[in-house]
Amino acid sequence: MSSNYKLNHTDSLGNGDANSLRSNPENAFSDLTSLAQSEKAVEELLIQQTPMQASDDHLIEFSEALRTVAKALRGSAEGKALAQAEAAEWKRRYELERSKNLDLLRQAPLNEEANSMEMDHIAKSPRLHVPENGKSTRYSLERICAHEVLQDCEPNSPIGSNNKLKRKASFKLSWGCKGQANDQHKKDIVSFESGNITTADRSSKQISLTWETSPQNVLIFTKPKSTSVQVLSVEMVRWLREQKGLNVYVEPRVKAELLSESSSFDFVQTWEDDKEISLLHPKIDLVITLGGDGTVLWAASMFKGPVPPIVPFSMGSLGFMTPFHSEQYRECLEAVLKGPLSITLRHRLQCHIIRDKARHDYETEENMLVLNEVTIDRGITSFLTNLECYCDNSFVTCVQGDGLILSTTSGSTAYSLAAGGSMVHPQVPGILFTPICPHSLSFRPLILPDHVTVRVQVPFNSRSSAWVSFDGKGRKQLEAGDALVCSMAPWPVSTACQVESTNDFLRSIHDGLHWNLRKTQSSDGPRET
Ligand SMILES: NC(=O)c1ccc[n+]([C@@H]2O[C@H](COP(=O)([O-])OP(=O)(O)OC[C@H]3O[C@@H](n4cnc5c(N)ncnc54)[C@H](O)[C@@H]3O)[C@@H](O)[C@H]2O)c1
Ligand SMILES: Nc1ncnc2c1ncn2[C@@H]1O[C@H](COP(=O)(O)OP(=O)(O)OP(=O)(O)O)[C@@H](O)[C@H]1O
Repeated sequence: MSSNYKLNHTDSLGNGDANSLRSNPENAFSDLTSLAQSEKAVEELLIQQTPMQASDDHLIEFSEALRTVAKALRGSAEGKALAQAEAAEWKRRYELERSKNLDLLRQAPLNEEANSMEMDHIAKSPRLHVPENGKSTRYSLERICAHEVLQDCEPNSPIGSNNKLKRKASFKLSWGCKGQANDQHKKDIVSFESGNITTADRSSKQISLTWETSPQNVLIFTKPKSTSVQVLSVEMVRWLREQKGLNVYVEPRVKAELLSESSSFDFVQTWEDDKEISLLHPKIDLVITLGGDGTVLWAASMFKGPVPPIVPFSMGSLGFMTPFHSEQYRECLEAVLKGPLSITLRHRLQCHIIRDKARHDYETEENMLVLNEVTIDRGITSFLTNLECYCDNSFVTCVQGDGLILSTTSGSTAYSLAAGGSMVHPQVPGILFTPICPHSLSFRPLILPDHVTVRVQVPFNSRSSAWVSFDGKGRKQLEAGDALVCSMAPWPVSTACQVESTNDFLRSIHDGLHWNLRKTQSSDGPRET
């Protein structure tokens, strides 16, 4: 049984449904039909004109080019049809709500007494549902905004045409997360009194974790091939067992290292089969990492769902996510095990590849979760990447350059920073959209809100394929027509803070990057008079 803990502030995280991107619109459009016909005509033409001689390379090339064009045209018509269907659906809903609202207003009695009673009633019931402008229907169809009509005039003033001007529309805002039909990830983010919007909650609040029962099972990840890490892990495992009476889990490699040190380490638990890793989360109360940021990334990658709190000890050269000093591990761990502890809730991105050749939804690849970033680049080819990017089905841009980084805010100090992206506090929810060496003068990096779904597609006319990597690992090729879909994952990684998240973040950019280090100008010189 793992221990329980309580967070005094929780964040709201969305969950995207990438598959729904492929869903067809209900309405069939005539241009799709005509395209299908013209595609068929091209096919027929090709059959007639297919060279009988295999040596006729030019004709073969030409016929392949025509097929590619036909495929691309079909893709764009499908996209258009999807957008039109979505627009039509919003228009339909808007008209429906508008006519309902007009009906209610027409029924309003003209005399003052009746009017005030009616208005009192109306104020309590939602009237006009404002559609989620620009939002995809893939999201929860719950409205985010419902207007109510309020009587907001002087109590004794006569009801007349002037009063219409004094009416104030009130509204209600509620928060619906992507693809969430239930209330699990719901949270009120704003309060509203008489039409005034006030933010009620901010996800970048400092979060602290309090143990409700003491942690008992600790999992340690260590950077491989490091003598200093190996020496510390031997010492720490012994201390956790003998002084704290904890159950210790390590990776199979580390168990072998410990046993080679002494057979007394046979109490240490591990796993043999990679499949057992998926069962770790229910058992583990706390994760300790000994290494650099790469070890924290490695530890997070072991958890494909929820992640236990991580206590990262710095044994690398940089350490943006590793605030604890290994020399003081006993004091640090005493404090962490006792609690409460400040944590940085680090968002992760979930990434999903959709293959053009996949004909069925079940032919999808495993979701990948990244703590730093997902990179789509040109790999070893010397060709320019050509990536079409969409945000919630709105076209963003076409990346022509070395590639694109979709980064979390935790990853903002890693590859994205090297590519010119901003550094962002890790608890700011958002997705960084950072190009790598774009071949244009005006391509500035973007920061997108956390609720969006980004789709990056290799167009059919691309000269080369692209390559995706997840936190710098697990490269996969994207062929023409393939797409990467990326959105905020519902499972963040909580890392323990040395002080608190803002202090730790600022310390890491000062110490790690020497951010804005400059000699202070001396006061000895001319002054403003
Ligand atoms: N040009 C670049 O800056 C560049 C190129 C490739 C990869 N990377 C980064 O390396 C990461 C993989 O790290 P690794 O340790 O497994 O590989 P690695 O051993 O090659 O180390 C890469 C470096 O990036 C640092 N780093 C990792 N995450 C960081 C973060 N969130 N903030 C600041 N620095 C961070 C590490 O401390 C390390 O010094 C990737 O996720 C990517 O962000 C950076
Ligand atoms: N338990 C592990 N098993 C396998 N590989 C690991 C493990 N922990 C870390 N790594 C890999 O080892 C590499 C180096 O790790 P890490 O970044 O932690 O150390 P470092 O390079 O010394 O740190 P820094 O870059 O700050 O100097 C990374 O690529 C990481 O993915």
